[in-house]
Amino acid sequence: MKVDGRHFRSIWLEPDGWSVGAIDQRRLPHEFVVARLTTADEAGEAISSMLVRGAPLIGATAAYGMALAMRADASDAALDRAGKMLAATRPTAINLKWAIDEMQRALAPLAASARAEAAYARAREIADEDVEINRDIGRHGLGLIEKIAATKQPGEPVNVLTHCNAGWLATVDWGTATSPIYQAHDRGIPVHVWVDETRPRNQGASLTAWELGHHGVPHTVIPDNTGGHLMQHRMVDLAIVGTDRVAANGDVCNKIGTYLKALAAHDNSVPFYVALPSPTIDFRIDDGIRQIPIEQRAAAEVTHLTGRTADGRIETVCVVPEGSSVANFGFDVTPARLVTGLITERGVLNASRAALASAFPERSGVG
Ligand SMILES: CSC[C@H]1O[C@H](OP(=O)(O)O)[C@H](O)[C@@H]1O
Repeated sequence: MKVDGRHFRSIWLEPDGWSVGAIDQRRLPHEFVVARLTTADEAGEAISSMLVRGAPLIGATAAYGMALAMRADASDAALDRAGKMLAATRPTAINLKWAIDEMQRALAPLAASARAEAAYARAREIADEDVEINRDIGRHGLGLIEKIAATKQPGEPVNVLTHCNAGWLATVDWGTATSPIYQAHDRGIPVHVWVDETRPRNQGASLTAWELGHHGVPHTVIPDNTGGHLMQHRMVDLAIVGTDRVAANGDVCNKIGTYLKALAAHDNSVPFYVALPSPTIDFRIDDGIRQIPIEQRAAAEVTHLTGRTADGRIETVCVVPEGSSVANFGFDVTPARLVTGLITERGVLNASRAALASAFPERSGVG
Protein backbone atom coordinates (compact mmCIF):
# COMPACT_ATOMS: atom_id res chain seq x y z
CA MET A 1 0.00 0.00 0.00
CA LYS A 2 1.06 3.62 -0.35
CA VAL A 3 2.70 5.54 2.49
CA ASP A 4 3.25 9.22 1.67
CA GLY A 5 3.08 8.48 -2.06
CA ARG A 6 5.57 5.58 -1.93
CA HIS A 7 4.37 2.00 -2.48
CA PHE A 8 5.29 -0.39 0.33
CA ARG A 9 4.79 -4.02 1.14
CA SER A 10 5.11 -5.12 4.76
CA ILE A 11 8.13 -7.27 3.90
CA TRP A 12 10.41 -7.33 0.84
CA LEU A 13 13.71 -8.59 -0.56
CA GLU A 14 16.28 -5.81 -0.45
CA PRO A 15 18.11 -4.71 -3.64
CA ASP A 16 21.18 -6.68 -2.44
CA GLY A 17 19.16 -9.75 -3.39
CA TRP A 18 19.51 -11.56 -0.06
CA SER A 19 18.65 -9.41 3.00
CA VAL A 20 15.05 -8.77 3.93
CA GLY A 21 13.36 -5.45 4.68
CA ALA A 22 10.35 -5.15 6.96
CA ILE A 23 8.37 -2.34 8.54
CA ASP A 24 8.95 -2.36 12.30
CA GLN A 25 5.33 -2.38 13.43
CA ARG A 26 6.29 -1.90 17.07
CA ARG A 27 7.25 1.70 16.23
CA LEU A 28 4.00 2.67 14.47
CA PRO A 29 2.01 4.88 14.47
CA HIS A 30 4.47 7.53 15.61
CA GLU A 31 7.62 6.34 13.86
CA PHE A 32 8.01 4.70 10.45
CA VAL A 33 11.13 2.55 10.88
CA VAL A 34 12.37 -0.10 8.46
CA ALA A 35 14.24 -3.10 9.83
CA ARG A 36 16.75 -5.17 7.83
CA LEU A 37 16.82 -8.90 8.56
CA THR A 38 20.11 -10.64 7.70
CA THR A 39 19.86 -13.98 9.50
CA ALA A 40 17.22 -16.62 10.23
CA ASP A 41 17.53 -15.78 13.92
CA GLU A 42 16.75 -12.13 13.19
CA ALA A 43 13.67 -13.28 11.24
CA GLY A 44 12.63 -15.42 14.20
CA GLU A 45 13.13 -12.54 16.62
CA ALA A 46 11.11 -10.26 14.33
CA ILE A 47 8.18 -12.70 14.62
CA SER A 48 8.51 -13.31 18.38
CA SER A 49 8.85 -9.60 19.21
CA MET A 50 6.00 -8.64 16.84
CA LEU A 51 8.23 -6.43 14.76
CA VAL A 52 6.19 -8.21 12.12
CA ARG A 53 2.81 -9.75 13.00
CA GLY A 54 -0.38 -10.92 11.38
CA ALA A 55 -0.84 -14.52 10.27
CA PRO A 56 0.06 -14.22 6.55
CA LEU A 57 2.97 -11.86 7.26
CA ILE A 58 4.31 -14.20 9.93
CA GLY A 59 4.28 -16.95 7.30
CA ALA A 60 6.05 -14.81 4.70
CA THR A 61 8.65 -13.74 7.26
CA ALA A 62 9.33 -17.37 8.17
CA ALA A 63 9.71 -18.21 4.48
CA TYR A 64 12.34 -15.49 4.09
CA GLY A 65 13.87 -16.66 7.34
CA MET A 66 14.36 -20.10 5.81
CA ALA A 67 16.04 -18.46 2.80
CA LEU A 68 18.38 -16.52 5.09
CA ALA A 69 19.18 -19.79 6.86
CA MET A 70 20.03 -21.57 3.59
CA ARG A 71 22.27 -18.70 2.53
CA ALA A 72 24.34 -19.26 5.66
CA ASP A 73 24.25 -23.08 5.81
CA ALA A 74 22.27 -25.23 3.38
CA SER A 75 22.90 -28.56 5.16
CA ASP A 76 20.07 -30.90 6.14
CA ALA A 77 20.77 -30.11 9.78
CA ALA A 78 20.52 -26.38 9.16
CA LEU A 79 17.27 -26.83 7.23
CA ASP A 80 15.78 -28.78 10.11
CA ARG A 81 17.14 -26.39 12.73
CA ALA A 82 15.79 -23.28 11.00
CA GLY A 83 12.35 -24.85 10.57
CA LYS A 84 12.15 -25.78 14.22
CA MET A 85 13.41 -22.39 15.43
CA LEU A 86 10.95 -20.43 13.31
CA ALA A 87 8.03 -22.75 14.12
CA ALA A 88 8.60 -22.11 17.83
CA THR A 89 8.26 -18.33 17.56
CA ARG A 90 4.44 -18.12 17.91
CA PRO A 91 1.93 -20.97 18.32
CA THR A 92 -1.43 -19.78 17.03
CA ALA A 93 -1.23 -18.56 13.43
CA ILE A 94 -1.19 -21.70 11.26
CA ASN A 95 0.32 -19.73 8.37
CA LEU A 96 3.67 -20.02 10.14
CA LYS A 97 3.65 -23.83 10.01
CA TRP A 98 2.19 -23.76 6.51
CA ALA A 99 5.00 -21.55 5.17
CA ILE A 100 7.75 -23.56 6.89
CA ASP A 101 6.27 -26.80 5.53
CA GLU A 102 6.12 -25.27 2.05
CA MET A 103 9.77 -24.23 2.23
CA GLN A 104 10.96 -27.58 3.56
CA ARG A 105 8.94 -29.40 0.88
CA ALA A 106 10.67 -27.28 -1.77
CA LEU A 107 14.18 -27.54 -0.31
CA ALA A 108 14.57 -31.01 1.21
CA PRO A 109 14.84 -32.85 -2.13
CA LEU A 110 17.51 -30.46 -3.45
CA ALA A 111 21.28 -30.66 -3.26
CA ALA A 112 22.61 -28.26 -0.65
CA SER A 113 24.25 -26.21 -3.37
CA ALA A 114 20.86 -25.45 -4.93
CA ARG A 115 18.93 -24.67 -1.77
CA ALA A 116 19.68 -20.97 -1.18
CA GLU A 117 18.56 -19.87 -4.66
CA ALA A 118 15.48 -22.10 -4.51
CA ALA A 119 14.64 -20.84 -1.03
CA TYR A 120 14.62 -17.20 -2.09
CA ALA A 121 12.56 -18.08 -5.17
CA ARG A 122 9.94 -19.95 -3.09
CA ALA A 123 9.85 -17.23 -0.42
CA ARG A 124 9.17 -14.62 -3.09
CA GLU A 125 6.45 -16.82 -4.55
CA ILE A 126 4.79 -17.14 -1.14
CA ALA A 127 4.92 -13.37 -0.70
CA ASP A 128 3.60 -12.68 -4.21
CA GLU A 129 0.86 -15.33 -3.81
CA ASP A 130 -0.26 -13.63 -0.60
CA VAL A 131 -0.70 -10.33 -2.44
CA GLU A 132 -2.80 -11.98 -5.16
CA ILE A 133 -4.88 -13.95 -2.67
CA ASN A 134 -5.63 -10.82 -0.63
CA ARG A 135 -6.58 -8.89 -3.75
CA ASP A 136 -9.08 -11.65 -4.53
CA ILE A 137 -10.39 -11.63 -0.96
CA GLY A 138 -11.02 -7.93 -1.47
CA ARG A 139 -12.86 -8.54 -4.71
CA HIS A 140 -15.22 -11.05 -3.08
CA GLY A 141 -15.70 -8.94 0.02
CA LEU A 142 -16.37 -5.88 -2.11
CA GLY A 143 -19.62 -7.50 -3.24
CA LEU A 144 -20.85 -7.59 0.35
CA ILE A 145 -20.14 -3.89 0.81
CA GLU A 146 -21.72 -3.03 -2.54
CA LYS A 147 -24.96 -4.81 -1.56
CA ILE A 148 -25.21 -2.75 1.63
CA ALA A 149 -24.21 0.46 -0.17
CA ALA A 150 -27.17 -0.06 -2.53
CA THR A 151 -29.51 0.34 0.46
CA LYS A 152 -27.97 3.64 1.57
CA GLN A 153 -28.79 7.23 0.70
CA PRO A 154 -26.33 8.90 -1.71
CA GLY A 155 -23.15 9.73 0.25
CA GLU A 156 -24.22 7.73 3.28
CA PRO A 157 -21.32 5.45 4.24
CA VAL A 158 -21.35 1.72 4.83
CA ASN A 159 -20.23 1.33 8.45
CA VAL A 160 -17.79 -1.55 8.94
CA LEU A 161 -16.45 -2.64 12.32
CA THR A 162 -13.09 -4.38 12.47
CA HIS A 163 -10.98 -5.75 15.30
CA CYS A 164 -7.21 -5.68 15.73
CA ASN A 165 -5.24 -5.28 12.49
CA ALA A 166 -6.04 -7.51 9.57
CA GLY A 167 -4.77 -4.88 7.20
CA TRP A 168 -1.95 -4.74 4.70
CA LEU A 169 0.42 -4.59 7.68
CA ALA A 170 -0.79 -8.04 8.73
CA THR A 171 -0.07 -9.49 5.30
CA VAL A 172 2.37 -8.80 2.49
CA ASP A 173 -0.11 -6.35 0.98
CA TRP A 174 -3.82 -5.39 0.79
CA GLY A 175 -4.71 -7.08 4.09
CA THR A 176 -7.55 -9.53 4.50
CA ALA A 177 -10.34 -7.74 6.41
CA THR A 178 -9.23 -4.39 4.99
CA SER A 179 -8.94 -5.50 1.35
CA PRO A 180 -12.71 -5.20 0.69
CA ILE A 181 -12.66 -1.84 2.48
CA TYR A 182 -9.79 -0.49 0.37
CA GLN A 183 -11.39 -1.76 -2.84
CA ALA A 184 -14.76 -0.20 -1.96
CA HIS A 185 -13.11 3.10 -1.04
CA ASP A 186 -11.03 3.12 -4.22
CA ARG A 187 -14.22 2.63 -6.26
CA GLY A 188 -15.84 5.64 -4.62
CA ILE A 189 -18.21 3.69 -2.37
CA PRO A 190 -18.52 5.66 0.87
CA VAL A 191 -17.24 3.52 3.75
CA HIS A 192 -16.52 4.33 7.38
CA VAL A 193 -14.63 1.98 9.68
CA TRP A 194 -15.13 1.54 13.40
CA VAL A 195 -11.63 0.57 14.54
CA ASP A 196 -11.45 -1.42 17.76
CA GLU A 197 -8.34 -0.20 19.57
CA THR A 198 -7.72 -3.86 20.52
CA ARG A 199 -6.04 -4.06 23.88
CA PRO A 200 -3.51 -4.89 25.06
CA ARG A 201 -1.19 -4.17 22.11
CA ASN A 202 -3.61 -1.79 20.44
CA GLN A 203 -3.00 -3.08 16.91
CA GLY A 204 -6.26 -1.40 15.88
CA ALA A 205 -5.45 2.02 17.31
CA SER A 206 -1.80 1.99 16.25
CA LEU A 207 -1.86 -0.01 13.00
CA THR A 208 -5.34 -0.15 11.45
CA ALA A 209 -5.99 3.54 12.12
CA TRP A 210 -2.55 4.38 10.71
CA GLU A 211 -3.21 2.33 7.57
CA LEU A 212 -6.71 3.73 6.97
CA GLY A 213 -5.53 7.27 7.58
CA HIS A 214 -2.77 6.94 5.00
CA HIS A 215 -5.29 5.55 2.51
CA GLY A 216 -7.82 8.29 3.20
CA VAL A 217 -10.49 5.93 4.54
CA PRO A 218 -12.77 7.60 7.11
CA HIS A 219 -12.53 5.78 10.44
CA THR A 220 -13.18 6.17 14.14
CA VAL A 221 -11.05 4.52 16.82
CA ILE A 222 -13.18 3.09 19.62
CA PRO A 223 -12.49 1.37 22.93
CA ASP A 224 -12.88 -2.38 22.53
CA ASN A 225 -16.06 -2.50 24.61
CA THR A 226 -17.98 -0.04 22.39
CA GLY A 227 -18.95 -2.36 19.54
CA GLY A 228 -22.00 -3.85 21.22
CA HIS A 229 -23.48 -0.42 21.93
CA LEU A 230 -22.92 0.65 18.29
CA MET A 231 -24.59 -2.51 17.03
CA GLN A 232 -27.60 -2.04 19.31
CA HIS A 233 -28.05 1.45 17.81
CA ARG A 234 -27.78 0.20 14.19
CA MET A 235 -24.47 2.03 13.71
CA VAL A 236 -22.68 -1.03 12.31
CA ASP A 237 -23.73 -2.46 8.95
CA LEU A 238 -21.31 -5.40 9.06
CA ALA A 239 -18.23 -6.60 10.87
CA ILE A 240 -15.20 -7.92 8.99
CA VAL A 241 -12.28 -9.35 10.96
CA GLY A 242 -9.18 -11.38 10.16
CA THR A 243 -8.11 -14.71 11.60
CA ASP A 244 -5.01 -16.64 12.57
CA ARG A 245 -6.44 -20.08 12.14
CA VAL A 246 -9.75 -21.54 10.94
CA ALA A 247 -10.62 -25.09 11.97
CA ALA A 248 -12.08 -27.47 9.38
CA ASN A 249 -15.53 -27.01 10.95
CA GLY A 250 -15.39 -23.23 10.48
CA ASP A 251 -14.46 -22.22 14.05
CA VAL A 252 -12.37 -19.03 13.82
CA CYS A 253 -9.39 -18.12 15.99
CA ASN A 254 -8.56 -14.44 16.07
CA LYS A 255 -7.28 -11.69 18.35
CA ILE A 256 -8.72 -11.74 21.85
CA GLY A 257 -12.09 -10.01 21.96
CA THR A 258 -13.27 -11.21 18.56
CA TYR A 259 -15.62 -13.76 20.14
CA LEU A 260 -17.31 -11.02 22.17
CA LYS A 261 -17.83 -8.95 19.00
CA ALA A 262 -19.35 -11.99 17.28
CA LEU A 263 -21.74 -12.48 20.20
CA ALA A 264 -22.83 -8.84 20.03
CA ALA A 265 -23.25 -9.10 16.25
CA HIS A 266 -25.34 -12.25 16.60
CA ASP A 267 -27.53 -10.63 19.24
CA ASN A 268 -28.13 -7.62 16.97
CA SER A 269 -28.37 -9.47 13.63
CA VAL A 270 -25.27 -7.69 12.32
CA PRO A 271 -23.50 -9.75 9.60
CA PHE A 272 -20.17 -11.00 10.99
CA TYR A 273 -17.61 -11.93 8.32
CA VAL A 274 -14.12 -13.33 8.63
CA ALA A 275 -11.61 -12.72 5.85
CA LEU A 276 -8.86 -15.27 5.32
CA PRO A 277 -6.45 -16.72 2.77
CA SER A 278 -6.63 -20.51 2.41
CA PRO A 279 -3.27 -21.14 4.15
CA THR A 280 -5.09 -20.02 7.31
CA ILE A 281 -7.38 -23.07 7.17
CA ASP A 282 -6.22 -25.96 9.36
CA PHE A 283 -7.99 -29.01 7.96
CA ARG A 284 -6.27 -31.20 10.53
CA ILE A 285 -8.52 -30.01 13.34
CA ASP A 286 -12.29 -29.80 13.57
CA ASP A 287 -12.86 -28.29 16.99
CA GLY A 288 -11.28 -24.88 17.16
CA ILE A 289 -12.24 -24.09 20.73
CA ARG A 290 -10.54 -27.20 22.10
CA GLN A 291 -7.72 -27.71 19.68
CA ILE A 292 -6.28 -24.34 18.58
CA PRO A 293 -3.36 -23.35 20.83
CA ILE A 294 -3.88 -19.88 22.32
CA GLU A 295 -0.70 -17.87 22.73
CA GLN A 296 -0.20 -16.24 26.11
CA ARG A 297 2.08 -13.26 25.97
CA ALA A 298 4.03 -11.24 28.52
CA ALA A 299 2.22 -9.45 31.35
CA ALA A 300 4.08 -6.27 30.43
CA GLU A 301 1.88 -5.93 27.34
CA VAL A 302 -1.08 -5.48 29.71
CA THR A 303 0.58 -3.56 32.53
CA HIS A 304 2.42 -1.03 30.37
CA LEU A 305 1.43 1.40 27.64
CA THR A 306 3.84 3.03 25.18
CA GLY A 307 2.96 6.31 23.51
CA ARG A 308 4.20 9.74 22.49
CA THR A 309 4.21 12.66 24.91
CA ALA A 310 2.92 16.10 23.86
CA ASP A 311 6.53 17.19 23.28
CA GLY A 312 7.20 14.21 21.02
CA ARG A 313 9.02 11.83 23.35
CA ILE A 314 8.15 8.10 23.20
CA GLU A 315 7.48 6.89 26.73
CA THR A 316 6.28 3.73 28.41
CA VAL A 317 4.18 3.93 31.56
CA CYS A 318 2.71 1.37 33.94
CA VAL A 319 -1.09 1.30 34.30
CA VAL A 320 -1.50 -1.61 36.75
CA PRO A 321 -0.67 -1.69 40.49
CA GLU A 322 2.43 -3.53 41.58
CA GLY A 323 1.58 -7.03 42.76
CA SER A 324 -1.57 -7.52 40.69
CA SER A 325 -1.70 -10.77 38.74
CA VAL A 326 -2.09 -10.41 34.98
CA ALA A 327 -3.43 -12.75 32.27
CA ASN A 328 -2.66 -11.98 28.63
CA PHE A 329 -4.44 -14.42 26.30
CA GLY A 330 -3.59 -13.36 22.76
CA PHE A 331 -6.53 -14.96 20.95
CA ASP A 332 -9.97 -16.47 21.34
CA VAL A 333 -12.08 -18.78 19.18
CA THR A 334 -15.42 -17.81 17.67
CA PRO A 335 -17.65 -20.85 17.00
CA ALA A 336 -18.71 -21.28 13.37
CA ARG A 337 -22.37 -20.77 14.32
CA LEU A 338 -21.61 -17.07 15.01
CA VAL A 339 -19.86 -16.52 11.67
CA THR A 340 -22.03 -15.23 8.80
CA GLY A 341 -19.44 -16.08 6.18
CA LEU A 342 -15.78 -16.66 5.38
CA ILE A 343 -14.40 -14.30 2.72
CA THR A 344 -11.71 -16.28 0.90
CA GLU A 345 -9.80 -15.92 -2.36
CA ARG A 346 -12.30 -18.35 -3.91
CA GLY A 347 -15.45 -16.62 -2.73
CA VAL A 348 -17.61 -16.05 0.33
CA LEU A 349 -18.24 -19.40 2.01
CA ASN A 350 -20.41 -20.72 4.80
CA ALA A 351 -18.39 -21.40 7.94
CA SER A 352 -18.65 -25.15 7.56
CA ARG A 353 -16.49 -28.18 6.78
CA ALA A 354 -18.49 -28.92 3.65
CA ALA A 355 -18.04 -25.42 2.25
CA LEU A 356 -14.32 -25.29 3.08
CA ALA A 357 -13.61 -28.76 1.70
CA SER A 358 -15.58 -28.03 -1.46
CA ALA A 359 -13.79 -24.73 -2.08
CA PHE A 360 -10.33 -26.11 -1.30
CA PRO A 361 -10.39 -29.84 -2.18
CA GLU A 362 -6.64 -29.88 -2.79
CA ARG A 363 -6.07 -28.89 0.84
CA SER A 364 -8.90 -30.61 2.65
CA GLY A 365 -7.26 -34.02 2.27
CA VAL A 366 -4.49 -32.95 4.68
CA GLY A 367 -4.09 -35.88 7.08
C1 LIG B 1 -4.59 -11.21 8.53
S1 LIG B 1 -4.20 -12.05 9.97
C2 LIG B 1 -4.41 -10.80 11.15
C3 LIG B 1 -4.59 -11.33 12.53
O1 LIG B 1 -3.34 -11.46 13.21
C4 LIG B 1 -3.38 -10.65 14.36
O2 LIG B 1 -2.71 -11.19 15.45
P1 LIG B 1 -1.25 -10.61 15.83
O3 LIG B 1 -1.27 -9.13 15.63
O4 LIG B 1 -1.06 -11.03 17.28
O5 LIG B 1 -0.28 -11.32 14.89
C5 LIG B 1 -4.86 -10.55 14.68
O6 LIG B 1 -5.36 -11.75 15.25
C6 LIG B 1 -5.39 -10.32 13.30
O7 LIG B 1 -6.75 -10.50 13.10
